[in-house]
Amino acid sequence: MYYYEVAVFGTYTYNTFTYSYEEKLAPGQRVLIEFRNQQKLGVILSETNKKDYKIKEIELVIDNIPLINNSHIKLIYSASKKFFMPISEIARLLFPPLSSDKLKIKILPKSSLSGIEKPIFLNEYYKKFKNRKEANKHIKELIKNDLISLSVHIKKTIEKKNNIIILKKNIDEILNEKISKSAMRVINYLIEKEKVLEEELYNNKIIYRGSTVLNTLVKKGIIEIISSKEENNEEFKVELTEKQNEILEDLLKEKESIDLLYGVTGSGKTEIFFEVMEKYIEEGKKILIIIPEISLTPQFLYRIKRRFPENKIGIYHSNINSTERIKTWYKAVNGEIDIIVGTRSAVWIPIKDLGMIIIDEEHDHSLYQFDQISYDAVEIGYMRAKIENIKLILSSATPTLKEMKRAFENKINLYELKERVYTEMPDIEIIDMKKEEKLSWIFTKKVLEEIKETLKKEEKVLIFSPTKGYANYLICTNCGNVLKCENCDVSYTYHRYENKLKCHYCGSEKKVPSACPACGNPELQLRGYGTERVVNELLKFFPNKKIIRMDREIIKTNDDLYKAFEEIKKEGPAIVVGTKMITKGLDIADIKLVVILDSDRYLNFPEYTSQEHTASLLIQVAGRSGRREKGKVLIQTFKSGSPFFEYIKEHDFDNVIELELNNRKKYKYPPYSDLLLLIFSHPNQEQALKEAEEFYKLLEKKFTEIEIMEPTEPLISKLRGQYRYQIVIKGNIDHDKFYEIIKKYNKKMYVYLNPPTTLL
Ligand SMILES: Nc1ncnc2c1ncn2[C@@H]1O[C@H](COP(=O)(O)OP(=O)(O)OP(=O)(O)O)[C@@H](O)[C@H]1O
Ligand SMILES: [Zn+2]
Repeated sequence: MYYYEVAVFGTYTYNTFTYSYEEKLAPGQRVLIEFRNQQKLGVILSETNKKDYKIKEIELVIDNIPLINNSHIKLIYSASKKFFMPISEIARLLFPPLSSDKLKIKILPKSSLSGIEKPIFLNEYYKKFKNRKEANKHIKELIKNDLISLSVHIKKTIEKKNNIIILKKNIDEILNEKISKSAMRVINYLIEKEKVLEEELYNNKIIYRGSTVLNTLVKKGIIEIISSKEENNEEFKVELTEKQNEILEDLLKEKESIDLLYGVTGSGKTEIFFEVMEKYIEEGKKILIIIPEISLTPQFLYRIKRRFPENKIGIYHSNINSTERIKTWYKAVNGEIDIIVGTRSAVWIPIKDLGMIIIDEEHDHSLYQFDQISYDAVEIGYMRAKIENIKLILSSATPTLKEMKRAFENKINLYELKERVYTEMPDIEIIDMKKEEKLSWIFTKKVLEEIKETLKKEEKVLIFSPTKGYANYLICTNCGNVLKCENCDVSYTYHRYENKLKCHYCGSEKKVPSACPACGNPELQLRGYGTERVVNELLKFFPNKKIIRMDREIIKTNDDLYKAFEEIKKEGPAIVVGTKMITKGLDIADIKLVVILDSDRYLNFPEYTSQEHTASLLIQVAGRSGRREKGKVLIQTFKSGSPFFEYIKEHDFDNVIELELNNRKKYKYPPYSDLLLLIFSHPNQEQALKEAEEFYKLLEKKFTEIEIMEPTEPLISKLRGQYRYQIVIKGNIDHDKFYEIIKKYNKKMYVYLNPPTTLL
């Protein structure tokens, strides 16, 4: 007998469990085992010794050969410890989502002697036997005689053709023909882009797979379909500038380094890492690119395909159906894909011959997973780079403080690009809300005039407004003072029902003062408005202009997003009003004016990261202006004259970083110390509080060297019927010690290590 430690998927366990098998197996092989009277799928993490208690036998071995190697197993242990997550669930992340579902395991007959005619699901086959044990015995026998094999079921899908579709006729000719509605959708899409990949039409739901629309259009001579192979020679490659080349050469010097590419918006970062990729691919290495938002994929993918027409490219994100995802996973694991482009979850794919991971827009919050299983994809990238001895490139116009600190301390390499490829950076003007004349409660006169001017020139205006549904804060209408907690340097949150100000970090409370503590003005205003109100206001001043709104309320699907983009791309004057959604992927030539409203809103979030995020957001939004010809940015604020806005005005992110790093150091926040957020939730409020308090007492006993805040109600104190309490911990946490505590504590708790936001 041999003995193995198995991580059992779906059990939320921090331990592995010992199982035996009569044959020698290898770590990384998936197996079916019995766990608490249920059949479960798991993965062998190591071989172990015989135990002096009764050991259950592995029921069936699913993978003939291991699909993950020792480095990946090391990653499982490291990530589990780092983020205090159960080993069972971290192990599961390395495999494609469906494979953890034992119902999806199939028996494939190899010979008619097996007595099995056609592939059958394991669960179905079990029904033919008295019990599972007997069935397994029989199955093992058949496997031994090479009559059947087991496999994770993958649904058959239509083989993808990477065809390119080109519009052949002009619009006047087309309008003379009888065209169906769905065909018109394709044509409209093509008019904008001239040339698209067939896949893109499906992904953006322009047509459905299996539709005959394309054939009809070919017959009418309206479009032409060419296979991407024929297009292969049309590689699109730019000639790098001198500065880009300099960085490229440095990047290529070290094969296994961690590099931060820090360059202003539109400075050509992407073109640089494309070049590095090419060198790695030439050496037979595979590339993993992590991008933040699903919405980026079609544009980004098109760009990659054009740059690497000869190479196999795979896409991996949650909006792609699971069958496609499993296929991509297997291909990547077999080394059949050169470039894998994916969102956060792709960072776990155990790619064969992986040479480099690139994380684009590394500052983006969507790289952090807020779930029962939480992790930071950037940190996982780091771990993989170190464990697998590969290169990691992080890219952003506004890198996180965490990465900048690492760069300053020479822990990673820093490469900077200060200029755009095509044009100058836009002029930024800070508009003082205290002094400027206001023509409405949202807009200053100055802003409205600039909007009018821009529209008159047939150009577009982009207006950024805060998201809805966040905390309100109290601001003095006279001096702009925001009421803040003295202990934590974060603004108080107004709790409407109790009419109180609360600090959700330390729990201190305060009655709403009758006047501003700074200037004595009795008028304190509750702040916060959303895009909808902005649009309503705009309609008063520009009743006949095209106004496009983009926020989560309007844009719910990829299709909505695509349509909004199409609308924005149309020539002519328009005002686009949007939330954070508009900060990314919007590369529209005629956006000449960007207006940022209520920029203080983010700055005043009761959040230690608010300054960093506001700066990043303002710079990214400003980056949408004047991408081809120089543009303009107007920022309305009550805090003009503060160093922060002086830096923003000069596009000086360096100084924002310095300013903010000093703050973090002073108040002992990340990246100078860890911040751990624990959330306890329960349908019964008393119970939720009791659990939080019990855990708090336990921690207080065990840790003296770190700051543990007493349980408080988070901003969202009740979520989906669950009452919530949180504990915030600051300090350099001893991961081994904390891991042991969490391991023993087997009640439900959410654990977030250094989350980009604590407003959960
Ligand atoms: N050397 C070059 N010559 C010509 N065009 C270039 C060059 N480098 C980059 N470009 C083009 O300039 C535009 C911006 O470049 P790129 O997307 O690489 O910048 P970026 O820094 O990644 O931008 P962002 O941060 O805004 O995403 C792209 O259209 C790109 O093809
Ligand atoms: Zn406080």
